[in-house]
Amino acid sequence: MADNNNPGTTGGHGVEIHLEEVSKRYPGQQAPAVESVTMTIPAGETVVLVGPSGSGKTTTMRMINRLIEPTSGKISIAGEDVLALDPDKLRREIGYSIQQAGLFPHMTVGENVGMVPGLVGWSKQRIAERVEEMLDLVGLDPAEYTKRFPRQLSGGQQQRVGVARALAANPPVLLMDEPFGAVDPITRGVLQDELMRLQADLGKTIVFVTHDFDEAVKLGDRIAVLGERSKILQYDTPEAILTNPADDTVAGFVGAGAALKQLTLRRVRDIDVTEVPTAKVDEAPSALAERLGSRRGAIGLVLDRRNRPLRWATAREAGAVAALERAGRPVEDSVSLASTLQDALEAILTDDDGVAVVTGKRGEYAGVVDIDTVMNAIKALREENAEPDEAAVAGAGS
Ligand SMILES: Nc1ncnc2c1ncn2[C@@H]1O[C@H](COP(=O)(O)OP(=O)(O)OP(=O)(O)O)[C@@H](O)[C@H]1O
Repeated sequence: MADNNNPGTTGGHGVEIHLEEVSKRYPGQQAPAVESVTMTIPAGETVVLVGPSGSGKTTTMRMINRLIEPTSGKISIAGEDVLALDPDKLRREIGYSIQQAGLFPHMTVGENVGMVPGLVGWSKQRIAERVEEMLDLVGLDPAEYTKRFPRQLSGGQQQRVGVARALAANPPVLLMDEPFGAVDPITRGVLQDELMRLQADLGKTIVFVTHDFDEAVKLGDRIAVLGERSKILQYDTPEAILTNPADDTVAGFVGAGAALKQLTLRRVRDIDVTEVPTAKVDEAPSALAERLGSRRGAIGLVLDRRNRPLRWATAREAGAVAALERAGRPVEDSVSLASTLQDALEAILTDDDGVAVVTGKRGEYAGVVDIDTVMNAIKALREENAEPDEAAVAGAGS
C-alpha cells in the first residue's frame, strides 16, 4: 500500500476503507463492544467517528489496523483483505496517532519520527531527510527539536511530533484517536487548523475518533455518529447532520446551537454580500451625503485611495465635516471573504450599527454583511439540506 519509492509528502494518497458487518466481542463480555458495523470510508476523505464514551469508537478504529482483532466481519483497505495480511506489516503501512502522542520516552524526537521508515528498511540518509521534512511540515524547527526527548516538549509539540511520526512512512491511511484530546482548547484549535492545512495537500484517508462534536464538524468531510455497540446512528456530511439529525439521540449529541455551528461551515465568499453607498476619502463630504439620501440611519463607507474601508458615516455625519477623513467613526474591524460566517456574526454583534465590512485579498472593500444576510444564509443552508421527501415536494411543481 505505502509507496516506499516515493519519499515525498504528496505520495501515499488516500485509499478506500470498507468495513463489512464487523463485530468485536471482548473475552468474558456478554455483549459485543461493536456489533455488525458496515461502512465505507471514501478514499482521501476525513471521516470522524463521534459518540458517547464506551460506544466503541476506539475499538472500531483499532480493528482497521488490527491492534484489536475483529471477532467477525471483513475489513478491506484499497480492496485488500486486511485480515489476510501480516499484522505487523499492515501497521507499518497505516499511520497511527493517539492522545498524548504516544511517543517513546527514551527515544529522541528524530528517532520517534524515523522509527517506521527504519522498520521498513529505508537508508539512514533517507530517514534523516524524511525526519527533517516531517518536522518542518508540522511546524517544528528540525535543528532545534530532532535531538530532544519527548519530555522536553510541550503537550502541543508532542502532538505535532505524533502527527509527524504517523505520516513519516507516507501511509495512505491515517488513524487518529483523540489526537488533540490532551491539550488546551487554544492549542487544540491551532493543531486542528494545521491538520486541515496538511490534509488539503496530502489527501490521506483519515479516520478520526473524538467525543467532541465541534471537532468533528470542523475536521470531518463526513461524520459517523455512533450509538451503543458502535451502531451507526447517522453517517453524513456535517451540514446534513447539523440541519437534519436522524433522530433524537443524534439531535441530543449535536447539542444546542446546531444552527450556530453551521456558521463555521460557510465562508463569507459563499453568501451574497450587500453594498452600502461609498465615497473616496478625497471626495467632497456632500458626495457621500447625497448618495446616502434622506433615509434615516443609513450608513455609508469612506474608502481610501486604494479602495480600503476607512470610516463609517451617516449623511448627517458627512454633512458636519469639511473632509471625509474626519467623518463619522473609524472602521475598526473587518472580515475577509475567507472568514467564516461565525466570524462575520461576531463582528456584526460587536459593531455599534450591526454591520461588518467585508474586504478582499488586498484589504479592498468588497461589501458588507448584516444580520439579515446571515439569517438568509442559514435559511438557504436549511433548504439545501431538507429531507429528500421535502425536497421532492418542493421540486414537484417545477
Ligand atoms: N480490552 C477490553 N476488554 C473488555 N472490554 C473492553 C476492552 N476494551 C474496551 N472494552 C469495552 O468495550 C466498550 C467500547 O470501548 P471503546 O474504548 O471502544 O469505546 P470508546 O467509544 O472509544 O470510548 P471512549 O470515548 O470512552 O474512549 C466499552 O464498554 C469498554 O468497556
